[in-house]
Amino acid sequence: MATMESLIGLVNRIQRACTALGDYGGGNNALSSLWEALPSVAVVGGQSSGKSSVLESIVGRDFLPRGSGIVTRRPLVLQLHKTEHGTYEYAEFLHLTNKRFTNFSLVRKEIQDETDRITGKNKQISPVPIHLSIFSPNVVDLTLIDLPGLTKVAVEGQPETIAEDIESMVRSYVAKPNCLILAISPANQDIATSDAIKLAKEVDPTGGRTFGVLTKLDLMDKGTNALDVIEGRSYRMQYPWAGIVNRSQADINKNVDMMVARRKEREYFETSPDYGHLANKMGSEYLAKMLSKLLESVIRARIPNIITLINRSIEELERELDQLGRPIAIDAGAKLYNILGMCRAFEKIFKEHLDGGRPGGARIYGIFDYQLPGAIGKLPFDRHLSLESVKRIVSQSDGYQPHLIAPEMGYRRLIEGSLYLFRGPAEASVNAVHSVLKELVRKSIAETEELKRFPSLQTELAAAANSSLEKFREESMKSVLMLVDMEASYLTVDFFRKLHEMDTQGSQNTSLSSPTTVEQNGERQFRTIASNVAGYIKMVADTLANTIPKAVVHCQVRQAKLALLNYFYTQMSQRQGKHLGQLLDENPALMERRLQCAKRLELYKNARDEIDAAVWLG
Ligand SMILES: Nc1nc2c(ncn2[C@@H]2O[C@H](COP(=O)(O)OP(=O)(O)OP(=O)(O)O)[C@@H](O)[C@H]2O)c(=O)[nH]1
Repeated sequence: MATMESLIGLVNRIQRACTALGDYGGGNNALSSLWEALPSVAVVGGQSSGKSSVLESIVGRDFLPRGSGIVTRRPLVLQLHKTEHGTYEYAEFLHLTNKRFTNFSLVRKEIQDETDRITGKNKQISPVPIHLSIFSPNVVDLTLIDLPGLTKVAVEGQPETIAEDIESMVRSYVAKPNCLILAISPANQDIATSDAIKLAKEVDPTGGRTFGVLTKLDLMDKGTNALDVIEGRSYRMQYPWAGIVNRSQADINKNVDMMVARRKEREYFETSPDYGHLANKMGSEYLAKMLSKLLESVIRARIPNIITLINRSIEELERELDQLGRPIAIDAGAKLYNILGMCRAFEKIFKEHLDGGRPGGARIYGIFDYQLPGAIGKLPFDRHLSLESVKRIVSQSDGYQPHLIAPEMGYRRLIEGSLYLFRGPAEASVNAVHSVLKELVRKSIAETEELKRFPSLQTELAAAANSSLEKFREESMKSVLMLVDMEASYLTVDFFRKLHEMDTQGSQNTSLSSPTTVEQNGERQFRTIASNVAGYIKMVADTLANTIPKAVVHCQVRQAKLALLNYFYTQMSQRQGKHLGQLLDENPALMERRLQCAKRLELYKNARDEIDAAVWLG
C-alpha cells in the first residue's frame, strides 16, 4: 500500500484533474462525481471565527485575503506538500500553471483577483473552487478546503439571499459522506451558538467525521476557561477538541511572523495553568499533523471503494459512449468515408428485408401470389363478353358488310377490349410493390443504428432512395403495360386454328341431328364467339399472371437491390466537406454530452492508472 505522502498527493492530483473537468464538490453535474468519492477536509466556521487564521497557521504563512464582509467567496482547495528541509517555499495555482509564487502577498492578491474573475466585483459567491498548492518544508501533507464563512447578514451590493446561498454551498460540501469537517468556533462565544457546530451536527449527527476546533482561547474572560468544551463535557464529539491561539488583530497589524506566532502558541499552551496538561494535543501544528494522519488513514480505507466506483463509472461511460456513437473526424475524406459506411449499413439491412433475413420482403410475393391473380379474377369479362355486348361489338366491327365466314374483326375488337382491362391489375401490382419497397426503406433507415445520430443524413438518404424507387416504378410501369400491349399486338394464331377445327367438326354433327332457325343459328354463333374469346383471355390471363411479376421484379425489386443509392453516391462524391458536414450535423446536446462523457472517461482512466501505480509502489 502507498505511503502517507503518496496517498494524499495522489488524491491531490485526482482532485485537480476533477476540477479541470468541472467535477468539484459543490457542482451539480449529471455525471457521476469522482470528487465526491475522494476524502477531503472542509473548513467551516462563522464569520470572524478565526478560520483564515487557523489555515494560515497550519501553512505557516500569511497568504489569505483579509477585509471586512465576506472575503472568501469561492471554495479554496489548499493542497499542502511537504518538501525537504532547507528548500524554498512556493505556491502554484491550478489556473496559472507554470507560475511559481514565492511572494505570498502576491498569492493573496491572486486569490482575490481569481475570485472576482468568476464572481464579479459585486460580492457574489461561486461554488467553482480555486486550487492552490503550497510547497514548503514547514507544512505537512494535507488538503483543506476553505469555504465562505457562515454569515447572517448581507453587506451592501450583495443579494439578500447571500446567507442562505453560502449555507447551501457549504452544506453541499460537508454533506458528502467522504468529507471530514473542521468546525471552527471561537472560545469567547457560547458553543451552543456556534454556526459551525450547528451545521456539522445536522450533516454528521454521530460526529464521526467532525473535528471541533476552538480558537481565541486567549481572548476568554479572565478567570474562565474552555476546559468543559475541550474535555468534551459540554459538547461531546468522537474526536478530541483542538484548542488554538492565533495571532490577534494587533499581531497582524504589527506583521508578527507566522513562525514566531507558532512558537508563541506553543509557549501559551505549555505555560497555561488551564491547558498545560493538554499542551501536546493543542495548537495549530498538532492539529495539522493529526489531520494529515487522519486524512491518510481515511484515504487508505476508502481506496477499494474508490477503485470500485472508478471501474463502474468507466463501464457506464463506455456503454453510454457506444450508444451515443463515437465522434466523426473533421476532414472531408473521413466524413465521406463515414457517410458511405452508414449507407452501406442501411443497404445491407434493406437487402436483408428483401431476401428474407428480416420481415417485409414476403409481402412482395403476396402481391404476385394473391393480389394480382385476385384482381385479374375480378375483371368484368362476363359483362364485356355478354351476348348483348358480343352482338353489338361484332355488328359494329362488320360495318356495312356482314362477315362471311367468321367475324375476324369482331374477334379482334372483343379481344382487344378484354386485354385493355388487364392494365388495371398490372398498374396496381407496380404500385403495390412500390409501396412495399418504400416502407422497407423507411424501416431499414430506422433500423440502421449508425444513422440514428444523424437526422439530416436520414432525411437525405430517404429522399434519395425514394426518388430512385420512383424511377424504378416508372420503368416497371412501362414494362408491364408493354406486356399487356404486346398481347394485343399479336394474337396467338394456333389457339384460333384449333378452335376452328373443333368448330367445323361440331357443326357437321349438329346439322345432321336437328334443324334450326336462322335466329337460333345466329345466337349460337355469338355464344361460341363469347366462349372462344373467354378461352383466349383466360390463356392470356395465365400468361400475364406469370410475366407481370417477372417484369416488376426485374425493374423494381432487382434494381432496388442493385442500384438504390447509385445516384446518391455520385452526388456525395461531388460534395464539399462543408456540405458533407451538414449531413453529419448531430443534435448539439448529444455532441456536448459525448464530449463530457469522453472527458470524464479520460479522468477516470487516468485516476485508475494513478491509483494502480500508487498502490503498487507503496
Ligand atoms: N487574539 C486572538 N485573535 C484571534 C484568534 N483567532 C482569530 N483572531 C482574530 O480574529 C479576527 C478574525 O479572524 P479571521 O482568521 O480573519 O477569521 P475568519 O473566520 O477567517 O473571518 P472571515 O474571513 O471574516 O470569515 C482577526 O482579527 C484575528 O486576528 C485567536 O486565537 N486569538
